[in-house]
Amino acid sequence: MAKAVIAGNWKMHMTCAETREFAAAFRPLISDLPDDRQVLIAPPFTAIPTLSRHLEGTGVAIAAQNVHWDEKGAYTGMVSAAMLVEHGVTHAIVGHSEPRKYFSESDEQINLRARTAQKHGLIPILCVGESLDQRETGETERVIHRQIEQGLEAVDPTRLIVAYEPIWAIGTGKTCAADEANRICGLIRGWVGHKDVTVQYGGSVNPATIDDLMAQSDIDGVLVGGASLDPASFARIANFRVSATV
Ligand SMILES: O=C(CO)COP(=O)(O)O
Repeated sequence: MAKAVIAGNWKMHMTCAETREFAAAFRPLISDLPDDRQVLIAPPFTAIPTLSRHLEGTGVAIAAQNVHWDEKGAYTGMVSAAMLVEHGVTHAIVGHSEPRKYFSESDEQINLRARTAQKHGLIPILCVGESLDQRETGETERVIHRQIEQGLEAVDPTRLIVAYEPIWAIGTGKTCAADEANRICGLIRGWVGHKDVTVQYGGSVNPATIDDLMAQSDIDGVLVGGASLDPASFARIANFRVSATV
């Protein structure tokens, strides 16, 4: 059985000083994690060295929030895969709905990012998900299918995580109902075409919803925004309880 993957995406939060405080509080709370799960945190680029130093020995892996598709060059403000690997980063989020929206990232660019990440040994975490409008007009499945098909062209499905993040659930406090999240994660698994691919759910995951989400058959982990900024909340999520009936 592959490990569950519990990932935190800090977005544009956390200075280095705040990162040190987080790590000091978080460390003791995850000292007894069962070994059926992997914890990842994606801090801002500037906090990567601080976080990896202060969580050394805990088993928590470090992810990047994005990665450029080219090896190097005149791309002001961007960070390459080799630069991330040099800092011990093992995973890279690609295709999050925020850069899709604010920086007009296309499926083609996202695909190139995922391919470059894999070329450098990073595991891409491809985010997919529909807007409220798309859900209400019955386009959810078509939109996600397209994001998967275009985003994963020539990507190795054995070194990949896909995160289902419905846009309407991100930062809104409206976690998608666990059975519906499970249904979409199951569809994603089929579209990826590799039954062992890790499929996460993301969108307002919190300590109150985590156990129910992780009890679902097709949800292999979560991608957590807001609740990953608080050491106690994120530790409770990482320490999710597996229900006895599952
Ligand atoms: O976008 C997300 C993680 O990538 C989810 O964010 P929230 O958990 O704050 O809804």
